[in-house]
Amino acid sequence: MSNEIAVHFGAGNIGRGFIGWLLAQSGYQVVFADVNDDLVNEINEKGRYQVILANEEQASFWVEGVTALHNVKEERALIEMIGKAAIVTTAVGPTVLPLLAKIIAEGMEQRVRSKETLTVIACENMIGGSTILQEAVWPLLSAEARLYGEQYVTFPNAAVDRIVPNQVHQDKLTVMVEPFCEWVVEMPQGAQLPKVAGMLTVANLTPYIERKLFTVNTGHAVTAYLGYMKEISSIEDAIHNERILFAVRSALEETGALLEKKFDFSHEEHQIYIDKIIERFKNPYISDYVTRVGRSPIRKIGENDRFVQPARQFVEAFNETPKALSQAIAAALKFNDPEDAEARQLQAAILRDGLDQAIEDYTGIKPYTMLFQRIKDSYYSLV
Ligand SMILES: NC(=O)C1=CN([C@@H]2O[C@H](COP(=O)(O)OP(=O)(O)OC[C@H]3O[C@@H](n4cnc5c(N)ncnc54)[C@H](O)[C@@H]3O)[C@@H](O)[C@H]2O)C=CC1
Ligand SMILES: O=P(O)(O)OC[C@H]1O[C@](O)(CO)[C@@H](O)[C@@H]1O
Repeated sequence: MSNEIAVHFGAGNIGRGFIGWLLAQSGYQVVFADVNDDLVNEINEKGRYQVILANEEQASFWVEGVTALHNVKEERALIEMIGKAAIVTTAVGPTVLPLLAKIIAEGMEQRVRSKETLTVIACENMIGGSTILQEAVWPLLSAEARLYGEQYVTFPNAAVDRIVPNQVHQDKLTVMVEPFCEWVVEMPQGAQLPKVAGMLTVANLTPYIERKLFTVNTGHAVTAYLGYMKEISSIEDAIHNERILFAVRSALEETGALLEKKFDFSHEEHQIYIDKIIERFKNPYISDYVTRVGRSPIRKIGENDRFVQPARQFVEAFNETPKALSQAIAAALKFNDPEDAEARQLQAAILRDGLDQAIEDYTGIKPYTMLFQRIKDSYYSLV
């Protein structure tokens, strides 16, 4: 058991329900950092929270001895905490992630005279999150801190998989999570990672992150966007709709064909993986909304994310245009949840600049390609 400090940015669903829980179980003194006053106060008042598993038994666990700091209001204390931590993790969302660079850089400045190692892991739904964070931190460091960083600080990339839906509990800190979870971290060559129970280390993360992002996240997002189009509000109802289920399976067959070819996965094993994931979407103990799972459509139709990245790789691998993924991108382009800032921005761009320009601007797909044409055709034929 460790008795060291773990600073975790983002005391939200994944922060409390997954990463913070594992860190606390591993004996770290967990310090959450967040910008939400209520959350920070509540954590400090109670010092513990409950995690409930979303299954028939609904077993619950207390996560004890946690504290929190406000990123902005308690910046100094947080910098000092990073100065003493063994591990810093994040679950704030890919667009917020680079904003943490300044405070992490200042935390590293505190450590320049020490020989203590620090591991910084971005636990976000994205490829290369920790590297992106490191690239944002590095230019902010003094020469001395860079030297320290090169020797003692690692930013290993990670894949995190656990569905933690919208939370509705009397106690604001209680969090219900699906029983399944997977946290895979790429072990940097020659470096050692702090021990965290339930964290799997691998030499090469690419097969893990691509399998997860292009299956769990692709499938979930297709369910959300097609559900939203059909005015279905819950993920559970959406995935039970036959047409949606067919579209999800079709998209996962396309990404599956790519993953099997690229990573030499066995077809049978990958089919089992897909089936398990669809069962996870159907979990009757999870109440989740299509608007949460579909949130931030601009990010989701970005070049490196769950639709466009596998669609492009599919074209390259098979010299064919993926039909179901094109339809998924078209459905994402139609997501017009008025509560979602990115959805509003995307819809405004389509109205202002036209569909062609919006596809090119947000997906990076060029107009003369078959993929572009197929997304457009799907957009007009999807009802
Ligand atoms: N919820 C889920 O099922 C899964 C989420 N993820 C990923 O985990 C990350 C977090 O997602 P959720 O926990 O669902 O979101 P969430 O919205 O529940 O939590 C995010 C937390 O970050 C905080 N935050 C925002 N800006 C911040 C800042 N500058 N500094 C510190 N904290 C800040 C928010 O106040 C919030 O408490 C995302 O990248 C998501 O893609 C990955 C796998 C599953
Ligand atoms: O968090 P993102 O990237 O917006 O994706 C939405 C959802 O996808 C999942 O990771 C799994 O499909 C969620 O539970 C997650 O919050």
